[in-house]
Amino acid sequence: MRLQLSAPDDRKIQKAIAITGSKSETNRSLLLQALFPNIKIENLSNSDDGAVMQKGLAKSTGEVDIHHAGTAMRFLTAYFASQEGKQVVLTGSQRMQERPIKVLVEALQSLGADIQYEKSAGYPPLKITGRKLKRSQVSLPANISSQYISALLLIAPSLENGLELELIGKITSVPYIKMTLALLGQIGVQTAFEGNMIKVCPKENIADTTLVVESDWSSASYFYSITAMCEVGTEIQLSSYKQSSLQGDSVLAEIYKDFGVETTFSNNAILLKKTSDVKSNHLEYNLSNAPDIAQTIAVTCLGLGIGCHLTGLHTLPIKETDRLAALQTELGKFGATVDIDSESLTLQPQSNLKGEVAVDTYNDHRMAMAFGPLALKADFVVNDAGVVSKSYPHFWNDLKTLGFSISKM
Ligand SMILES: O=C(O)C1=C[C@@H](OP(=O)(O)O)[C@@H](O)[C@H](O)C1
Ligand SMILES: C=C(OP(=O)(O)O)C(=O)O
Repeated sequence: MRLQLSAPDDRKIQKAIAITGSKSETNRSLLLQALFPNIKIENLSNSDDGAVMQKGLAKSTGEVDIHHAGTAMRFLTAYFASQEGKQVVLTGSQRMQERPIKVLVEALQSLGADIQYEKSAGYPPLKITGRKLKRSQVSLPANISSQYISALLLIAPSLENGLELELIGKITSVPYIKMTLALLGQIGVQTAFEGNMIKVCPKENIADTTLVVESDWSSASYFYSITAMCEVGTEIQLSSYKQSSLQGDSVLAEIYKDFGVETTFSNNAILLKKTSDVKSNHLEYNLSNAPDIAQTIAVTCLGLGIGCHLTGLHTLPIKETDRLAALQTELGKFGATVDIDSESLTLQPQSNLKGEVAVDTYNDHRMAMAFGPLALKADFVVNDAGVVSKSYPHFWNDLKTLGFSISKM
């Protein structure tokens, strides 16, 4: 699907949008529910990634295809490895078969798991024959993806002796690890995270518990970007959010103050208000705790004609696409000067955007969604715009609700 995007007639938007549950919280909660069926979940994500996780958990044999969903790939690897009597081939999209999983496979193997590579060593697809995992101590590198750590933590309470993890090297995407531990806490599992050690106690049964998933903060980022690019006086309300979030991307409320966007929390909603113009012509952020909002911030800066230096982006090359390379190419189509290295991106201030651009999306939902708000500054085309369904199937409809003109080509 190719979409032609144009700005709303009124750049002082006053609208409310309801966003569904966080895909990160959803996929964790679903796995915990598979281990402890007396868990109930509210406000599930309606994303493709949530759907493939649910489908995957329902299977015991045969092929399980999780498409592009990194969390489903990593969490289900740990799940199936620990389930005696289940045997699956866990696979995904072409890109998923290029996203590394060796660190997790080796950690699980050292706990006693039977996992074999079906094609290339270190990458999906994996043939997993579930077993009772008897060992309870493992060390693993923590600087590649926090999802490997969360995967182990999620199955940890179901292991005979729980789990003790030693994290080696600099720990990346830490809030996602804390989210996993917080959800374990909500179902009554005891955990401790001190320095580079994490301990999870075993738990056979839990009390009946309802996990209420907060809406997705990464999805909210696109509305922060829109608010930042709109006129002072713009107000966009998003539900359902809370001030004490488990999601690291809630740092948006702080970061977007620099762009003149104030956030107020009330009645399970946030109100984003454009209260002033952007305060600087160059901004710097280390996003190692919030890698999924890097694309959003880079595009906001382009739209506002300011420069930025974003660091802590070492995980971006192994996500849905190489996001650093993709950003350089696509920002460049609008005339921007962008330098990248293995962990950072620098954008020079750019006052006029080039016209007649078609943005490519590389099977990456966040490439499509991060560029969407830029229609406030220039008309352009988005190729393969349906990719948004990975995390936010209603994204383009919600932009229409805000008054954007969006037509199929
Ligand atoms: O655990 C999670 O839910 C996630 C962790 C992050 O991945 P990395 O730890 O690989 O950076 C993030 O980018 C991803 O979208 C979701
Ligand atoms: C990186 C992402 O997802 P995953 O790693 O779960 O595929 C994302 O949603 O930005």
